[in-house]
Amino acid sequence: MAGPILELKGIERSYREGEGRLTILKDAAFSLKPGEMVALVAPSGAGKSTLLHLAGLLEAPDAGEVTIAGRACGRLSDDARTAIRRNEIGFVYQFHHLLPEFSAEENIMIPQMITGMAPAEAKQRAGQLLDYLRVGHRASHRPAELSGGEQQRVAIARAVANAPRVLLADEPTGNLDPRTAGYVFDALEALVRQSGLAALIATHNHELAARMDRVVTLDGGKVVPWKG
Ligand SMILES: Nc1ncnc2c1ncn2[C@@H]1O[C@H](COP(=O)(O)OP(=O)(O)OP(=O)(O)O)[C@@H](O)[C@H]1O
Repeated sequence: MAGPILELKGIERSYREGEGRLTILKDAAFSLKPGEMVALVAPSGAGKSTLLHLAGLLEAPDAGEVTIAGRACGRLSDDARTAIRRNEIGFVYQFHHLLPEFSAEENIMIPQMITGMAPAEAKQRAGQLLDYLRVGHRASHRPAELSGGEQQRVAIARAVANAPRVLLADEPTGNLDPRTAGYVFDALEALVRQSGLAALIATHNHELAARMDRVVTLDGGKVVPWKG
């Protein structure tokens, strides 16, 4: 059986709160297998974004280890961590975070060109992803000219542009009306399933969570199965 593509062990994370510390994660562990889609459902403030930021190497834990594709990331140089983040991980946020002055297509080309891909190749892949996500006809439009659902589909395309092995999504449909959320989630799920990506998706939407392979929550600073 294949080992996990993402593994968190013994994770501790607290933030300063007045004179003391607010503990968010305490000896937390989580692992994600290649191709697995997992929902993270927990109340506001429970630490979902914190867990995703740690898993995506955007923040470092106070203690514990994050291992991605078999590489323990704690003691890596900043450059090595950045390379793993660029090559192995895709992020989707609640708000699209697309660069406003660039077109949809350019937003997807940029991360590819940062990793050294030739513009023509990056453009071709951007076009394929936009077509797959049914926003190909909006390729030359800037984010402000797109609907919320279109913006999120472009953000999803950007997240997978470098063919990462892990997709981390923080309420990717949280800003959309229920119908659009359903369409965008359908597109996200199809892309993840088709590409064999592993995905950890924080959501407040229990209906969407139920479609994933597993649902976890945060309890007492630990990641535990959701018993909903
Ligand atoms: N940089 C920070 N400094 C201090 N406190 C923080 C910081 N980041 C997060 N927190 C606190 O940690 C707790 C968990 O935050 P987090 O954003 O991970 O929760 P969440 O489950 O994603 O919430 P939501 O569903 O509202 O997005 C919150 O109480 C938050 O205020």
